Amino acid sequence: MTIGIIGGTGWIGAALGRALLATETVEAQDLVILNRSGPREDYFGHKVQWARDCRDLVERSEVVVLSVRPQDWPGLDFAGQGRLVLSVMAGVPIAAIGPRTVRAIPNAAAEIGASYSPWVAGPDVTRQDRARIAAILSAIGREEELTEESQLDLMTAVPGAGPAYPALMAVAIMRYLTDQGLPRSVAEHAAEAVICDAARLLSGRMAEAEAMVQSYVDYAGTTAAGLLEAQRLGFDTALQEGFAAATRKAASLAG
Ligand SMILES: NC(=O)C1=CN([C@@H]2O[C@H](COP(=O)(O)OP(=O)(O)OC[C@H]3O[C@@H](n4cnc5c(N)ncnc54)[C@H](O)[C@@H]3O)[C@@H](O)[C@H]2O)C=CC1
Ligand SMILES: O=C(O)[C@@H]1CCC=N1
Repeated sequence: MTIGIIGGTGWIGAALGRALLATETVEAQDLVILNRSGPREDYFGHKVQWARDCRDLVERSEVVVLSVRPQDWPGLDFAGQGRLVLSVMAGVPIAAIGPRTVRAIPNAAAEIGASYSPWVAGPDVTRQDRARIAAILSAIGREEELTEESQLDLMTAVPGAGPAYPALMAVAIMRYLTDQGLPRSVAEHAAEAVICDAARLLSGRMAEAEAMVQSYVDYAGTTAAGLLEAQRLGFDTALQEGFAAATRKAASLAG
């Protein structure tokens, strides 16, 4: 299978290109890259094809990945020519791209093969196309087909943000601890313990998240005092409003 990535040196496009090569989902000679800055001799240790423009890339590719920013889409001289298209663009609807399009929303954990990439297929996407898309997205983590394109704005707002909200919480943890006089290095260790290590207790057990919070509240110790005060001051409300603002922004990208 030949795969072309438009935006193949960007954040997501490069993570995907590198993962496709590392997992041997595609051979280097079957990977075609297009970006704005031009060809590079080395693409993650491989010699790949470089396209001159969109038309050249589409002609050389069985599957075309669209990984430019939504604001660059209107200016892109793109015609799918009946190819299977995988778009990771936030907000750009299938109808604007073509009927044999799959829209997926990965996240930055694609860099470490840990993305969650929900996707929705357009009307002309076949069973074989679906299998190809699943294989491509599996290179960067877990994939899941959804039924409604409207669900993708929610996926863009929440899992699409990847590590952003955990990073925000890490910043809050570190600011609190350093404000109390702890060295920055200790604050970093403490934030990592909470955000990266302790959170692994939830891995594969998300159905138990509410029970986990409740168990701390019922314990009635120090954590309960903190959780209840944070909730009283609007911790949950602030996140709900943040997610809603991100969802509105995703919906507005369609223009
Ligand atoms: N960064 C993220 O965490 C996520 C991004 N997305 C979506 O992925 C898409 C790509 O985003 P990023 O990788 O973050 O952006 P980026 O800015 O890092 O990469 C965009 C790439 O597009 C290329 N490009 C732009 N205009 C071009 C043109 N006319 N011809 C050829 N190449 C062109 C640039 O050279 C660059 O390589 C966006 O549509 C975004 O909504 C989706 C989920 C998560
Ligand atoms: O923040 C963004 O706009 C990108 C696109 C979807 C998630 N992250």
